[in-house]
Amino acid sequence: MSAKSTTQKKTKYDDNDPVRNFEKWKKKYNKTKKRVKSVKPPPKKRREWESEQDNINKLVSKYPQINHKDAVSFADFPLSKKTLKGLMEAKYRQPTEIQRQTVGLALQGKDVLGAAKTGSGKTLAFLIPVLECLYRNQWTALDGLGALIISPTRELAYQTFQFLRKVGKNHEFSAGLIIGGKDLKEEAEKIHRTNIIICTPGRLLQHMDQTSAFHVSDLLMLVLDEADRILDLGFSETLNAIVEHLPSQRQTLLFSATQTKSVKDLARLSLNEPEYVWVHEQAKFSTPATLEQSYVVCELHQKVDMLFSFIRSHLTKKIIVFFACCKEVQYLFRAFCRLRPGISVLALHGKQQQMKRMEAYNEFVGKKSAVLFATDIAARGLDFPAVNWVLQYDCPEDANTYIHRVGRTARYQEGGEALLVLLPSEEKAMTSDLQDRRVPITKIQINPEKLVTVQQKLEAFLAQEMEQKERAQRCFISYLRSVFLMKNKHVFDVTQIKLAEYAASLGLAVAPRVRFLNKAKKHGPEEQEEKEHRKKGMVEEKGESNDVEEGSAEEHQSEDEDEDDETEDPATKLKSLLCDSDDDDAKDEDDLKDLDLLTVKRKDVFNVNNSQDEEDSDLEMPQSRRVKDTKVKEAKRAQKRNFKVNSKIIFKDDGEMVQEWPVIQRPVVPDSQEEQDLEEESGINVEKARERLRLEDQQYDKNEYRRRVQEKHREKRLKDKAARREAYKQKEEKKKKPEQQNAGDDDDDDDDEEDEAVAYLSGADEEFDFSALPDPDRCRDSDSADSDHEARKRTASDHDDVEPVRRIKRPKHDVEPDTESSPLDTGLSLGEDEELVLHLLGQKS
Ligand SMILES: Nc1ncnc2c1ncn2[C@@H]1O[C@H](COP(=O)(O)OP(=O)(O)OP(=O)(O)O)[C@@H](O)[C@H]1O
Repeated sequence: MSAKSTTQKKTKYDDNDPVRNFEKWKKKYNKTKKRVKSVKPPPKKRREWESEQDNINKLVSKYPQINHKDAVSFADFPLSKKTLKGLMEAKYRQPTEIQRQTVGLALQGKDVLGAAKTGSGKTLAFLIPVLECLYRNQWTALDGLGALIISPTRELAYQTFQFLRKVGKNHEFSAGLIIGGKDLKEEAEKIHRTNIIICTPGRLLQHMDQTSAFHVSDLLMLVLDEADRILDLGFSETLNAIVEHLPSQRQTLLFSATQTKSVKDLARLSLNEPEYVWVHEQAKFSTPATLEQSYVVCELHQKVDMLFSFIRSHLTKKIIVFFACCKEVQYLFRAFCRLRPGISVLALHGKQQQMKRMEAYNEFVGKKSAVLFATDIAARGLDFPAVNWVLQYDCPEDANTYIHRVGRTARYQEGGEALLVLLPSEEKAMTSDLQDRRVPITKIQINPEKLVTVQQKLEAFLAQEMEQKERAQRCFISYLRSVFLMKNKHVFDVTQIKLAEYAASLGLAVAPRVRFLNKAKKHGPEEQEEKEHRKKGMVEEKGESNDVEEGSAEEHQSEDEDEDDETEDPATKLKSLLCDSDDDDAKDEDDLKDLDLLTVKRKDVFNVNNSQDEEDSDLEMPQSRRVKDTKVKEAKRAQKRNFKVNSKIIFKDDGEMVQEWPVIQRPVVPDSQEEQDLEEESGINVEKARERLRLEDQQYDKNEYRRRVQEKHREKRLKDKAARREAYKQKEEKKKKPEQQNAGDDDDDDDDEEDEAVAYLSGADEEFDFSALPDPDRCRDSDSADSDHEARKRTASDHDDVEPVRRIKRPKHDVEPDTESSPLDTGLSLGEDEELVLHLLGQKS
């Protein structure tokens, strides 16, 4: 057939003149060419990063025209689609006043100092600029740290982190929560790939000093949440050290409900022409309008009864009760749990383990009605939903602390109530301080008829439980100490406290001895205050940046306790260890030691040592010497007190008493009846007794030797076991490595699910699309050919170019696929197989 057609074609062309033929062909060719030319080529598809860059340019070009007065909704700000989407999904449509006034300024790259009442939305006011800043710079995992948010407490950092996950879930940045109480190594492995870090100061500094892969040189933005707290005395040294590491070319945002105006503080941050935004500066009151505030005057010994009665009459409410110190919370929490008030009682303080802290925090967030006993670690920033009451059981150290404490209720357009309990000696000065700070508070009376007495019950508990009694004693001492160390002596006067009555109200029959009170009584409050002023003068003269006025003694006290691992420098820590750790409850018995600890932590603000020189000379002593002295002194003291070595006696089932410690040598060679009889008749046979003792010793030595050998073997077995476990762990890690290379950042997701504290913004888990993050290893490969920074960002952000990272869910236990899927051939018949299976199942159950 093909032969036929060729012949036909040939004939067709052969029929014509070749020149004509060519002309014809040429005409046709030109026509086709023209037609092809007229068709426009399809426009070249723009790559994703290019259109992203266009969007960014468009947004940035709108920045100069931002006018916060026109901004009714978030969409009126030039924000990225990803941020807007996140806001809409979290149901944030209209900005609050502080957000309206600060977001625009922050977008324009200005340093901002923002202040607004509690619960007015300051968190979002800095989170939006953080997200936008990194977006604008097309930040990727490879760029490392871009924004740093510092919070004073772990709980607040955790809360901000959750907030960021919510509104930033459409962005591809990684975010890490770096707080104390977690494995440093684990954090160190991930920190260098983290774009946004939310942290507490101490932990951050630890990483800055110890994690070699952690670089902060590219940081674009620094945020201090609760800025006045972070800038005050408690954190001053840590913050100074942190700021030293940071690049000076960065944007800084500071937010708080009680913003610092101290120029000295701000100078430490090298702010660049900061914009001050005081939203409620002209407002009539400095607390939320929806908050009802009142106070009662109550004797110290009536406070426990008052608290119990208050809780009993608010069983369906959510209440936070603030105390002056951890030990008060520890004792009263347990006491109230045993009193069974009819509502869940929870505790949150700095002496709890991290897990317990998180547990209490989360439990209180989720409860509809509960009472949370807390120290001032819960005073700032925490956004517990629907809190009805804030009860300040102990007077706050100053009006600022008062404002933050009451701010845990009546948040964002909600209502709330606050009750302050004052001692008669505190009333005048405190209420006048509050008035000066524009806090509307009215006095109310306690109805004595409604007061339920719990003293007898507490006494009964203490009689039953030695441990609880010790807690009560520590609570007693700690409270007095906190009052003694308060800065504002117009409000706090420890000499006014009636010790016996107070002790009795805690259930204690006798008031524990509080030696430092003698000193306080000797000097009197005025003298103490004078000394404090002198000391302050000295500090200022020295040019130190510790602004005593901004720093708050009580806050320091509780926060020093709460954040002890986060605020102190190593030298102070060592010193405090030498002077006895506050952590060790048993050491509280000696209140002088505690006093030592506190004077060191607070630089002896009351000069209780009575001499500057003494303290200095002590500090100058070589550390080893100090250790020796302390131990020797300790030993001598113990000797003086005539301490005896503890003995441990156990009772066997048959009632026999056996002394386990110290070990006593027992007769191991039983006497024969004959010998015993003989001895009874004729007195001691010395020869025989000697022989018996020799045998006895021999046998004892033998037994002892055997015991030691057995112990050695046991130790060896345990060591081998540990080594095997270690080897297995390493093997497992090696196995995981190739998987990590494949899974890239997905691995973080898995960790995230297990470990919230080192969690990263992640996508595969319900909230954040982390899977969109480019695989850093792949990006690095593709980047190596392209050294240009711009191109590097392009590669990382252009997801079309990067193979999507797939989330690989590893099974919890490695299962051999073959053994699981292939049927086992038993060589039996089906019926016999069934019988065998049933038999095996029967055995298992
Ligand atoms: N634009 C908004 N629209 C609706 N709700 C908002 C908005 N901004 C913030 N909120 C809500 O207001 C509450 C308080 O916000 P936030 O914790 O940021 O207050 P704050 O000013 O930081 O308080 P504090 O001074 O106590 O730290 C939160 O529950 C938050 O979800």
